[in-house]
Parts: sequence; C-alpha cells; structure tokens
Amino acid sequence: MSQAPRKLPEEEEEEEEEGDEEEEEEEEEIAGLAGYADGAGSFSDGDAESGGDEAFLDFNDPFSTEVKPRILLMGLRRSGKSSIQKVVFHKMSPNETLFLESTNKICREDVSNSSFVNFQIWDFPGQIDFFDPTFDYEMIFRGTGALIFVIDSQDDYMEALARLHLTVTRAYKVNPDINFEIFIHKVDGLSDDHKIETQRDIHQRANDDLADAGLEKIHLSFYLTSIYDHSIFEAFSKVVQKLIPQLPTLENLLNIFISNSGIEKAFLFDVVSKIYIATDSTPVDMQTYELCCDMIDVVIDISCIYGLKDDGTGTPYDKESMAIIKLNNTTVLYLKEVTKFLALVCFVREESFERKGLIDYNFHCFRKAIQEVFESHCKPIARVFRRCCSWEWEEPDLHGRQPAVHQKRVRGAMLYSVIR
Ligand SMILES: Nc1nc2c(ncn2[C@@H]2O[C@H](COP(=O)(O)OP(=O)(O)OP(=O)(O)O)[C@@H](O)[C@H]2O)c(=O)[nH]1
Repeated sequence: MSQAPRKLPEEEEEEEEEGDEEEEEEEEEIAGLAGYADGAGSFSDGDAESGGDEAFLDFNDPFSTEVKPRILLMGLRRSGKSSIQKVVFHKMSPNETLFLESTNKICREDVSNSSFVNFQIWDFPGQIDFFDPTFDYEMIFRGTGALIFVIDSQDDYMEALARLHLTVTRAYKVNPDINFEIFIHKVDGLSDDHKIETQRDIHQRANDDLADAGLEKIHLSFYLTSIYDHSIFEAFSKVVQKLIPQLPTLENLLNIFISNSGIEKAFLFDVVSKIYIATDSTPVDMQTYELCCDMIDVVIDISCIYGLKDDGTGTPYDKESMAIIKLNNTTVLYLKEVTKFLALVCFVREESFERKGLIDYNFHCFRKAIQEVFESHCKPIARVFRRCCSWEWEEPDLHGRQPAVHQKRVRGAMLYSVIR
C-alpha cells in the first residue's frame, strides 16, 4: 500500500507558506490566460479563486478547499462533453441535453461547491484550435490530473482518433503524470457486439498510433459510456478515484469494515454526484452500482418530500439519514450517512443483517475514522493511518512492536469481529 509521506509540523507550515506564494503566481497565470478571451479559448468563469498550479499537482490533500485537481473534458464537437458534465454534476435529465447549445468557450467549473468531490472540470469547445500558438496549452496541461477525451462512438471516429493522438502526445510532453481517460461515448445506440468491436478497434488504433510515435509507454484507459444509463457515473467514479491519493486507506477501512461485519459489498458514495469514491476490494458489477444509485435517489426523493420541516427548511440529507431496503433475493441494502456529503451503501445478506447491532457499532468506528481522514488535513490523516492501518507499515510502530503484532491489537480495538 502506498502511504503519503509523513511530514513534520514545521515542514507543513513551510509548505503552506510556499503554497500561498504559488497561489499568487497561479492567479497571475490564470489572468494571463483569461486574456485570451477573444478567441475560442476564453473562459466562461474568470474567478481566480482556484488554488495554485502546484496545488493542482499536489494531490496529497485533494479534499482541502485549497487543492483542486483539474479534470479536462476534450473531444470533437458534439461528442457529448457538456452533456456528460450536466448529467453527472447538474442532475440534468439526459433528454434535456438535446437542447444544449454548442460550447464556444472554455467552461471552468468548480465542483467543490456542490459536492464532496473537490475538483475543477474544464469543458473545452470541440472546435477550439487547441494548438494555436497564442493558446497556452502548456499551462493548462501542467496543472491537470486527468484528461478525459470523449469519442462519439455513433460517428466516424477517425478524425477523433487523430485529434486524440495529437492531444495525448502534446499533453504527455508537458505533464507525463496526467491520467488519460478515453470515453467511448453514446454507446446506447450500439448493439452489445458492436460495442465490444468498437472498443477493440478504438483501443487498437489509438495504441498503434502511440507505438508508431515511439510512445507506447503512455497508458490510455478506455470506458464505454452513455448518459442514458449509469455507465457515465461509473466511469467518472473511476477517473476521480485515481486522483485520490488516500484511496488505498479508504479501501483498507472498507475491507476491514465489511470483513468484520459480515457485509458482502460496501461503497462510499458522494451523494450529490453519485460518484463512488471508494469500495472494498471485491469486484464491482454494474447492477450492484446501479442499485446503490437508485437507493440514493429514493432516499433523497423521499426526504425531500417528507423529511423537510413544514416551512420547507432543513436538508434532505443529514446526520439522521439512513435507509434499509430488503430485496426479494435475501439481500438487504443498508445506507447510512458518513459525512455531510458521503454515504455508505452496503449489501448485506438477510442472515448477517440479524446482527445489526454489530454492524452499527462497526459502522460507528468506521465513520469516525473516515471523518478524521476527511474533515481534518494531513496531520489527522497520518494519525488515522496509524490507528487503523498501521499493519501496512513496514517499520515497527511507536511502541517498538512489529506491524504484525500491532495489527491484531488495532483490529481488536477498532472493530468487533463477527467471528468472535
Ligand atoms: N445517444 C446519445 N446522445 C448523447 C449522449 N451524450 C450526449 N448526447 C447528445 O450529443 C449531442 C451533443 O452533446 P453536447 O454535450 O452538446 O456535445 P459537446 O461535445 O459539448 O459539443 P460542443 O459544445 O460543440 O463541443 C446532444 O444532442 C446530446 O443530447 C449519449 O450518451 N448518448
């Protein structure tokens, strides 16, 4: 498991100061870029509130308000970029996207205001001449965590592949750490066989182009997506997860939680966007994910109708939010609030759910650990690592015990096991 390097408090203070300076620099840079306003590359949002360029690159603490990993949405015109953004982050119904106008400037959106998942999305107009010499693409790529390239699978994709190759090679030169995520989009219009064939063909051609250019080391990830089902949420979940450095810790906590509570599968969801930011290490299947999304919708809808006060005040999702849904296949879905923006959704067998007290106790411990990870910054994260996951450390713990010994002690202290 990769661990974030621990830092001394003085180092952290120094870094904060450095961060401030870098922020100022970035603001200047953004202002410079915004000066490109007349062309296709002007910003719809001129706020300079965002963190520094370095801050974008420093994903040590993506949940602080200072650090916002940047995700770029690129692709040819009408490939579906704005629709993806509107459906995933604005709850726009897929049919309404038919009336979306073509984007003619870069739209930068700060997702952190509406949701726990804290990053910026930059939607690029399809017709933008990205490599116009007056366009500062180096600055854009330098601060980018993920580049999502959308390919319309219902259209002839040769031009899209050429543009993909150009974009990826330029971006890689500037910033080799970017994750390249290829959405083979609008697959709702394709038969199952056609979907697989299209994915294989695009995968082959894109990688062949890179190999021909001697760039086979660039890794492209492919997803079949559509706004008409949950595939777009699932793909976005995976893109976002790659930007969370604490993901192994979250997965560890979920693994410990489910194995001690007799739970089959657990997801940690960002309720607003229905992106799952982590799950345990058992495989995810689409149906399970869809059920979780549906459950969140049901909970929020019912809360909106019956959960608010008579005068309409209150929020549909708060500390008290929880739901139990029993399915007809002896599975129970259990949803509980973890933080203001996060919910845990679990799949439990009916017989295991009889030990609900145990599950709730373990959940209480789990929630405390998660809250410490997210509500505080680097120092508490290190503390939680130490308390919950210290057996992953290769060094002996503070009391001189070896990790294996500590593991038993921590496990026992943190969660009551089903087996005991
Ligand atoms: N069938 C289908 N149509 C989609 C899907 N996603 C988007 N569309 C449609 O594709 C069209 C173009 O979508 P936009 O989101 O405007 O595309 P864009 O890439 O932002 O286009 P520009 O702003 O011109 O760059 C719209 O009519 C959408 O309804 C999808 O998953 N399936």
